[in-house]
Amino acid sequence: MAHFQDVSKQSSLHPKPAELVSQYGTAGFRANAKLLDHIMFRMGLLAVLRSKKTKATIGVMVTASHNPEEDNGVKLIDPMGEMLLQTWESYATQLANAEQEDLLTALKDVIEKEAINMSQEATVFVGKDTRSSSSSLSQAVLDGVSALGGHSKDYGLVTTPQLHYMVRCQNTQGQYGEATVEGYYRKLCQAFIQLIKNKASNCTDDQKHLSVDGANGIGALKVHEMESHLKKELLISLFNDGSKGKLNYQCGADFVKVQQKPPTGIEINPGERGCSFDGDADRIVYYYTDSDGRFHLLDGDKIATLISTFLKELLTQAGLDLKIAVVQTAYANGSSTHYLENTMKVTVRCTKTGVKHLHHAAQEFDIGVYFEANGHGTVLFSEAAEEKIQQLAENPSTDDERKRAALLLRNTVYVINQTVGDAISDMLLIEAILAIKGMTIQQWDAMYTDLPNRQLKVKVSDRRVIDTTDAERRAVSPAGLQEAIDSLVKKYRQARSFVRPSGTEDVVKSLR
Ligand SMILES: CC(=O)N[C@H]1[C@@H](OP(=O)(O)O)O[C@H](CO)[C@@H](O)[C@@H]1O
Ligand SMILES: [Mg+2]
Repeated sequence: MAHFQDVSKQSSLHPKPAELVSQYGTAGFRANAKLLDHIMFRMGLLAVLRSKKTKATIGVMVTASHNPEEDNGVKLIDPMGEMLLQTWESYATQLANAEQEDLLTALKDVIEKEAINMSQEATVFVGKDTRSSSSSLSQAVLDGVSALGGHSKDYGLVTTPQLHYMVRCQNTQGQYGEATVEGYYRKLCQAFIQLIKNKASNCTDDQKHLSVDGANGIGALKVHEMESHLKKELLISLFNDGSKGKLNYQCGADFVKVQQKPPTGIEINPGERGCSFDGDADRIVYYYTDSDGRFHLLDGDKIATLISTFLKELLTQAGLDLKIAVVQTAYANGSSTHYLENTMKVTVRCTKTGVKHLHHAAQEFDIGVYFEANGHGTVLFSEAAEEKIQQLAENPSTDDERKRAALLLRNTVYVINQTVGDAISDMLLIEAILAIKGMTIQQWDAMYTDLPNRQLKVKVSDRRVIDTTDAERRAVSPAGLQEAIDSLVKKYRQARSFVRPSGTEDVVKSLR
């Protein structure tokens, strides 16, 4: 077939460095940008196959999120805007590692195993972050798509969650929204403005201020683009907007979470709210400094608590019987889990690190709130839950209090990007909740007190020797490791610690 000749010819322009072995990890491939050109081209090919298989548009995002500027990466997006189906991750790894002369065989192997009809049309949406390497790497993806005869649409600079959103809009024929960046701002900001109309009477205009650390990345550009849609209902001061600083360097959500200190380059007065995005704007954490100069971090666990409390209250007011659950990972602060289970009385689930795992667990409930402690998360509403909310909001015989709650729930659904964690969407939701509840960031922080914790990264010669179980909370190999951890942990009250290999960096991570 003509396409295969094109693939052979074109792939030699995107050669694989000899002996390089890569793996589709927690969130796709990540490495130094110099090692990725062949992977990008091949992910373009794979996206075409995935599109033919699903008879839907597939997304490919070029980004390395919170990693340093020198790195880059790529992740594939499935039809409903979720992460690539896990069984396809191994195809991605096989294609990435095939030697030049074996590439066609590897490709044909996927086609055969998945019984792909090669005459089916294919469409791939491509997006990229602001890294200097992203332009040429996203071109390599586009080359891969066209080599296999697929159609592509290049969205250029977008946040990761924006591209996820576009894919879902496209595959729902616009039901989820319009597949444009403008359409995204319109949907989210309209919902935000509707929500804000219900703000508490004690909520003053001062509380409209929010400082945003854009991590010198794509999120900064997009917040700036969105601002006019907010109609001055949220007044954003943007820092680390990429005009001078380096991406993720001493700033951004990962820096703030791991270091537990404010990003450089931001100015906020004591008591005022600040938040940080990561390099592709799918994570957000909040913080403030108190009058004694002490820094307080409100991470993904605090965000999940705020959102689930808000939703639970609305469900009660609306008289809707929907089951709500919170999904966390081993990194969750024990104090948050305790509060959610014992005070809030919501079901809590723990999964492995990586949004794909949390997302699937959250899908099992009417309303699934999932957040990694690092601020990556969103809320999923089942189809039935959305329908019940919609019916109640539209039913003329619903009494006033229930109607108000139903309308708030409906706009909450609209402001949320259900495809994946989204810093912009999460920020709008959090800002709306604080205004509606008339709550300051200090009051939010006081919902529960975090247990002290530290994250550590260690470089080892081969991180794969560590194998874990029980949602990564226990190490099964190497022998003796877990026993050593246990004997240290048992010296302290309410203590916990674990070790796991990272899926995005060549390090071993631990939390205690
Ligand atoms: C401790 C931590 O923050 N881990 C992050 C990080 O994965 P690692 O496998 O830990 O490198 O990157 C993932 C993708 O952004 C994110 O989902 C995950 O939570
Ligand atoms: Mg990210």
